[in-house]
Amino acid sequence: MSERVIKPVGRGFLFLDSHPDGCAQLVRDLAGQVERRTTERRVALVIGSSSGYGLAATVAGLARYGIDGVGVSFEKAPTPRRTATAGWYRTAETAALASELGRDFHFVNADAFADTTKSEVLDLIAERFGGVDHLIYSVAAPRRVDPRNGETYESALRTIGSPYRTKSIGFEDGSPVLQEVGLEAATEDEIAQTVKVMGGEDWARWVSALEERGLLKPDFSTVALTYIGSELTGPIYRQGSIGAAKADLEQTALTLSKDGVRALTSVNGAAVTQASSAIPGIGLYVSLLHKVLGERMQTPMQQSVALWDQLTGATPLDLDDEGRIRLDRWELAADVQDAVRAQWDAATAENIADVADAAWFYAEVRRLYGFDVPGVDYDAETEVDVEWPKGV
Ligand SMILES: NC(=O)c1ccc[n+]([C@@H]2O[C@H](COP(=O)([O-])OP(=O)(O)OC[C@H]3O[C@@H](n4cnc5c(N)ncnc54)[C@H](O)[C@@H]3O)[C@@H](O)[C@H]2O)c1
Repeated sequence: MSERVIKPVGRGFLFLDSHPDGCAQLVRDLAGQVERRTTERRVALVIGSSSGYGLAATVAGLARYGIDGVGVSFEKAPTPRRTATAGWYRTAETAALASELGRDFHFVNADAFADTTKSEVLDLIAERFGGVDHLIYSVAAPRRVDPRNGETYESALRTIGSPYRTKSIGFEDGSPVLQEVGLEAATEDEIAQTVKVMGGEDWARWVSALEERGLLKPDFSTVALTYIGSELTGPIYRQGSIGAAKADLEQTALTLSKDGVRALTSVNGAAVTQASSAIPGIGLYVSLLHKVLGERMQTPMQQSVALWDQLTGATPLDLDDEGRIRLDRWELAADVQDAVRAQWDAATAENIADVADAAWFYAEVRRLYGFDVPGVDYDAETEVDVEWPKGV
């Protein structure tokens, strides 16, 4: 047991410690946004369940439809010097929530890319549930070790073709500063490695592993998350190396779909997450988007509820011409994009605090670590040695 006062210490958008109570409160706040509905018992496997969209999908599934199942994520335990990662604390609270809701939901802390993790998770599914109805794949990782050839692949955030300079937002002592960031063009090898990390190969391996073990329930469906985004972020994201990986993921959906497997990608809107705040220019773009949309900006939880409603058939699938579920229509609406572009062009070092919703973005980044959460006493000592949830 170790009680400490935890303060946000770090550089840029990265903090060294996370606040257990803030992380727990955020999970409760997510659950509080969900209106309960009933359906027949469903079993879900969520890969990337501790953070961002995967966490929202897990909590939405639990609180709206009372799903059972397994969540997989890769988080760090507390050490004598540092707290656990935020995802560790959020997972502990999600498990508490699941148990209060009377659900049979398990959390595995392991590398999703490893075959050993797949075996462990599949054993658990076979033993507890006999199969799964849904697999949600929401991993965002900087690297992947392929257990089948021992290679380590690194994902690169680079352009394809020519280098590019973008405006971006940073913070100095909590005040926003407008910066310019240069992005190099990726080499062929960097593009290929990014596709290995964030493309569809590992998703496909999960689906085949479930299929080989006979763990796909009738009407099984699987969704992997993808992003399109604005013209403003196009050179960095969709037309960049990460965009090549997303195109591969979307292509994988088409090859995975067959009798007994409905594989889809879901295009989600921009959100502040640990993964997205690492991408140059995205912070500024999201801050402007929030300035333009305010409360009309669809949260990860609103999108996840919509995703579950579509997966359960409560509402029809909202697919585009390429067969992707669209949860980002609010973001890419022409009037919204026009307004964001005008603000983007107008942003200067002097007016950045007004033109962009910089204060909101800054608080959102801190909330990723459990700071700036209303109702939490940050001067009080808090227990940092929280255990990873035990199986039920
Ligand atoms: N954030 C956005 O704006 C946005 C928009 C649309 C789509 N998406 C997509 O959503 C998905 C999730 O991204 P996010 O922004 O929610 O990221 P995130 O950083 O909030 O979450 C990533 C999750 O992946 C898990 N993870 C990372 N490496 C792992 C590993 N080796 N094994 C097991 N789990 C691992 C983490 O533990 C965490 O649960 C990605 O496919 C991303 O492209 C994000």
